[in-house]
Parts: sequence; C-alpha cells; structure tokens
Amino acid sequence: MDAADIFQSLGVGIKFDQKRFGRDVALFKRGSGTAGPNEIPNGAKGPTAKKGQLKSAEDGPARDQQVAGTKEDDDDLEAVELFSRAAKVEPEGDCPPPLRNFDELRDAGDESIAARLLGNMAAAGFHRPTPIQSQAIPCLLAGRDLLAIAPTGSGKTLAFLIPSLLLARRLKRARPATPPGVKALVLTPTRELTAQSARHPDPGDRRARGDFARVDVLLANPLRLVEAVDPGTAGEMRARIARATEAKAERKRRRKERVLRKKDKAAKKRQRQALRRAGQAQEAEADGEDESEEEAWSSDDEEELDAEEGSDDGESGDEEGSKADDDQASEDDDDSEADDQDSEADSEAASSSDDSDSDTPGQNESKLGADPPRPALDLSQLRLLILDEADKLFDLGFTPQVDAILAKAPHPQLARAFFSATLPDAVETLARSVMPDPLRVTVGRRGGAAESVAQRLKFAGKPLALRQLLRSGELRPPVLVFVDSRDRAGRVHEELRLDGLRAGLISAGQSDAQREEAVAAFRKGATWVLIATDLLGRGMDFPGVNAVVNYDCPRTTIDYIHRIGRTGRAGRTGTAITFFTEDDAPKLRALANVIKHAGSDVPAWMFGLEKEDKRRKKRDGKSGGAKDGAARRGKAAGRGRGGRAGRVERVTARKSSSNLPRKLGARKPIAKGKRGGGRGRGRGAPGPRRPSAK
Ligand SMILES: Nc1ncnc2c1ncn2[C@@H]1O[C@H](COP(=O)(O)OP(=O)(O)OP(=O)(O)O)[C@@H](O)[C@H]1O
Repeated sequence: MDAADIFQSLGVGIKFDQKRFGRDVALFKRGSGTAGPNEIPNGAKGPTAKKGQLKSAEDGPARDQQVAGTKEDDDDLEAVELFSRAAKVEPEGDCPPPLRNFDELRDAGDESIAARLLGNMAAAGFHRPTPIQSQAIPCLLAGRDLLAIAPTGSGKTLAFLIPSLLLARRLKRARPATPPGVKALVLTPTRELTAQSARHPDPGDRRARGDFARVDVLLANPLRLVEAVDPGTAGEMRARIARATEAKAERKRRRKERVLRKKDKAAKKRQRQALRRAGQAQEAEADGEDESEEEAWSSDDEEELDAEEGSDDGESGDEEGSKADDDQASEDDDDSEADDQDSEADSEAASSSDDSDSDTPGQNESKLGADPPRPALDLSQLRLLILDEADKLFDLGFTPQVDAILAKAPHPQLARAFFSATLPDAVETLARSVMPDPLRVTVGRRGGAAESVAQRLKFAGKPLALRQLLRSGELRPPVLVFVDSRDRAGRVHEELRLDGLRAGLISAGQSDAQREEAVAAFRKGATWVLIATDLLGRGMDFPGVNAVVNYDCPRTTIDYIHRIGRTGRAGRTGTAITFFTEDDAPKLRALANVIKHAGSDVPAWMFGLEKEDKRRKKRDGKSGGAKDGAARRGKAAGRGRGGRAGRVERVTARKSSSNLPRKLGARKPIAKGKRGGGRGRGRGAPGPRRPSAK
C-alpha cells in the first residue's frame, strides 16, 4: 500500500477528490516510502499527539498544550491543517489535534482497555480512524461539547462509542473511584439503531449492551429512558401523549367518516344517473334520495376522494389516504392548537414513533407492566450525553424527553454532543441553547448526500419498474426498498414475494420480534430485498447493501440523504434510484440539487422547476373558500403519498418523458441532449458509474 493509498483510506467513508487536493497528495507522495498500517507516511507527518494530551477532560482542551513558538509546534499545526483539508474535515473552535491512528488511544484513559479496544478494532478490520473519528474522538475525550456532522456511513458511531467507553473506564479507575451510575449515555431515535450500536465491534466493555441495567455506558431511546430516569415525569408525559394520540385518532376517524359519506352519496348518484340513462328514472326516484344533498359533491371532492383512496391500480389505498388525513388534521391543528406546543410535540412523538419505534404509550405501559419495576436510573455521574441522529430526535418531538433527561444529569463536567449527517440550522440553534460554546466538526459538504452513491431519479410505473430492476439484474441484491407507509410496504412485499423474490418486510406495525427477525434475515442474506418504511431510514448499517430504491419519493431532502445513505457506506460504492410521479414535482428541484452536489447527473430541466416554498406561497395565497381548501387538501394528500399516483403511473415512462418537464411545470423548455451534470467534486474519482436520470 503506497502513501496515497493510505491517505485515501484515512478518508474512508468520504470520496477523496485527488484533483482538488492534488497539491496535498503531492506532498504526501514526496519521500513517503512505505508506511505501516497505523502510521501517516513521512512526507506529511500527522500532528504529533503529545503524551497525556487525550488523558482527561479535567486537563482542559488538549490544544492548550500546543504551545506555539517551536518549529515542531509549527510543523504540527501545519500537519493538522493539511490533514483536515485533505480529509475534508472542518474543525471549528479550539479543537484538539486529530487522532492519527488508533494507537494514540493508548494514552487516553486506561492501558488495558485501550489494548483490548485496539485488538477488537483490528479484528474488525478497523486500522485507522475515519475523518470524523480522528477529529471527534479527541474533542470528546477532552470533555468538550460537540456538534459533529459527517456523511452517512462515515463511522460516526465509533466516533462517539470509543470516547464513551474510554471515559467510563477512566472514571471507574480514578482514585477515589467515581460513584456508580451511568457515565455515558447515547440516545438514538429507534430501537433498531440502539440495538445496532450496542452490537458494534465490542470495544471491550461487554456491559455496553444497552439496557437499563447497572451499566457505565447506556444506549437507549429517549421515550424509554425517561421511564427509567424519572418515572414521575414519564407518567405525566405518558398521559399527555395518550391524550394527544386519542385526539388525533378521533380527528382521523371523523374525517374518514365524512369522506366515506360523500363517497357513498356519489356512488348512489352515479347509480341513479345510470338508471335514468337506461330509461328507468322512476325506479331511481323510488330510491328516495334527497337531490339537494347530492349537490354538495363537487369536482374538488372527487379530487379529495382520489387522494383519500389512492389510484385505481392499487398503488395506494386507505393507509395513504388516512395518513394524508392525519397530515391535514395536523395542519388544521396548527391553527387551532398553536398555543399547545407541548401537546403537539408529544403527539408528534407518539405518532412519529409509529415509524420510528414502537413505544406508543400503550405499548410502553404493557412493557412496564410486564417488567419488574426498576429503580430510577441514576444519571448524577453522567459525563457524556450523545444525541445520535440528533435532528431526527428533535424532528420526532423528543425535546421534552431530552429535557427531562438533561434535568437529571447535573454534573458540571457533563459534555453533550450532537451527531448527524444532517444538522439543519434550527437544530443547531436548539443545540446551542444548551451548549453555549460547542466545538464543531464538519466532514465533507455540510448536509450533503454521500458521494459514494450513484444517484438517479426515475419517472416510471412503480410496481413494474421495481420488478424489472430486480429481475434484469440491474440492481444486485441486497437491496433496500423504502416506501411511505406500512400498507404500501405490505403490498410491495406481497407483490415481490408472489414474483418469487426473497423479500422481507419491516415496519412499525410489526411486533418487536418480527422487526428483529426481518433485520436479522436481511443481515444474513436469507432475504435479498427488504421493504422498509422510514423506520430504517436512519443510521442502520447493512454494510453489503448494493442499492436503495425509493419506491415512494421521500418527503424531504433530509429523509432522502439518510435513506440513500444505507448504501455506499464505509468507502464502498452503491446505487440509489428514486421513483417519482407527477405529484412529486414540488420536491424534485431540491432533490436534483442534492444529487448534483453529490456528483451524479440530473436532467437540467429539473432546475427549472419552481421551488417548493414558492409553490406553497402561491397555493396559500390563492386559497380562500371552502372549495380551494378542499382542492388543496386533495393535492396535499396526493403529494408524496402516491395518492393520485395512478394518473401518473398510467403514463408510460417512454411516452411521457418528452413532455414530462412541461407536465411537471418546468419553466424553460430544454434543448435536446442538454443535461445538467454533476460538479467536478465526484468526477474523476474512482467510483460507480453515474447514470443519468431517466
Ligand atoms: N475506522 C474504521 N475503519 C473501517 N470501517 C469502519 C471504521 N469505523 C466504522 N467503520 C464501519 O463503517 C460503517 C459505517 O459506520 P457507522 O454506522 O458508524 O456510520 P455513520 O456515520 O453513523 O452513518 P449514518 O449517518 O448512516 O448513521 C460500519 O459498517 C462500521 O463498522
């Protein structure tokens, strides 16, 4: 392995752009010779970590020890800079120097655990830290608050697990020994993710296998944890969640009833018209329907019903419709219950947990009933709180739970860290409200999609297209297929199964055991295709996944980035195909931007589509009367849920592609053959073929 190779593998998980960093590569090549697996080659000596530098949070920021003045220090600083630039690491604040190799961890904490940890890492094939690991580990070991943003599949899990374990061990061995109690806590949005992190190459502490036992490092879901930390608050939260969930279910039920009533009337009206046409008007009148009532049915209602019911071809159905109801109900709530922020958030946590974790209030209660009561978990010694997939935790409305947990963790040396591939400004602002002076480490393009994934958008009839992609071998298993709802997941799964494909299914509608089984079967290759809701969109690491198919267009670019990040992980390449329909038009421009920045090609006309917020403003500006409202609801319901997908799906891809831009509202007609291309970033670098969007 030559110096450039070593350098490249330091950047595992991100694509290394040799063109852009040509100067740096040359530096690395110069006189580097061969280097050992855990060394940075001579020509660009990595920053020398001074002994004791990572030793303890109490030592203060490690960079303090880099007293400027000597030639060696200048060289060190230069090397830090060089490393950061080459690995596209952007440290902000007085970050300690990056970790060159895992051997340096021997200086941090405890020799015996470091030795075990290194042994286990080597056995797992982890010889060097990834860029996020190299910079985040020293920050956390120095006891600093941290915002860590790095692409999907870049090794963030070990970036927080290693310091958690070292810190816990260090505190345990301290004299006098720190009192018992959890020392490091990792909050994750789903049970699957908790289980996965706990299974990570055992870095030496077998008790780090997340449960509420007496452990030093605990991995948990906030909804569950709050039960263990503060049963009183948890009780109140449960009651609030239950009330919010009930209210939401009631709204959903009422709306569904209304739609069914209208549907029934419409059917009767159609029946009567048919009878009239057949010259049997008398019989129709004998039916005794009140004509005036029927007038209530309008074309807007048709549209709404379309959205409720989904398309004729069975692409969508009640579930999508009722989910759209749900959305609309929440939209309505925004007006009426804007002041009840807490209950909205709880309701969001409860409903979102449908797709993230099965911790609905009822299930929680039954679990608590089944388990022997536990003593409240002691967080008084907590020194490190990690929020993994932090933006998702807040998106799911876990703010009250995180607050309750923080309130039970009073230690003055508590460090908090937010990790994600995407950390929108709003979440960063929230984070900064609890951490006044955090360090920030960004790897690659902030909030960008992994460049290791060749991405493409496809306008096509979904069931057929998926089968063709799998049957033709264009997509090689294992493949993850994302859909928007449990019902949809069930239908797609059934179709593939009938087709003789080894397909599995996972959604929040299943029991814990079924979910575990689905993940295990996919991991060991018993199933080749796994149909999943967004439950699996975050953080899940199936290293061998070759491709991701977004059967339903994701709701946001953030969801998109995480979904497609299930492939192309840890330096591997992958493919992501996203199906879209006419109803997804409002999302395409933003998706096209993400795809372009990650280095894949997209058709230029997509950049001529109106921005989603402009569309929304126009739509909201126009809406006024009840009819507008109904039409809006219909459209909102159809968008992204496949609600009206049938109309689009009936248009074959080939036939529609020529007038597709206009159909979707692109502003400029695009000259033949003129296509948008990816920026230079991903180009030229070895990687997968980058197909054009179809
Ligand atoms: N130092 C390393 N060397 C090689 N592989 C590594 C290293 N660290 C982690 N990995 C592997 O990289 C893969 C991705 O890691 P991980 O799941 O932590 O990614 P992530 O950044 O958390 O992604 P996501 O944002 O999707 O959650 C895993 O399979 C992990 O085992």
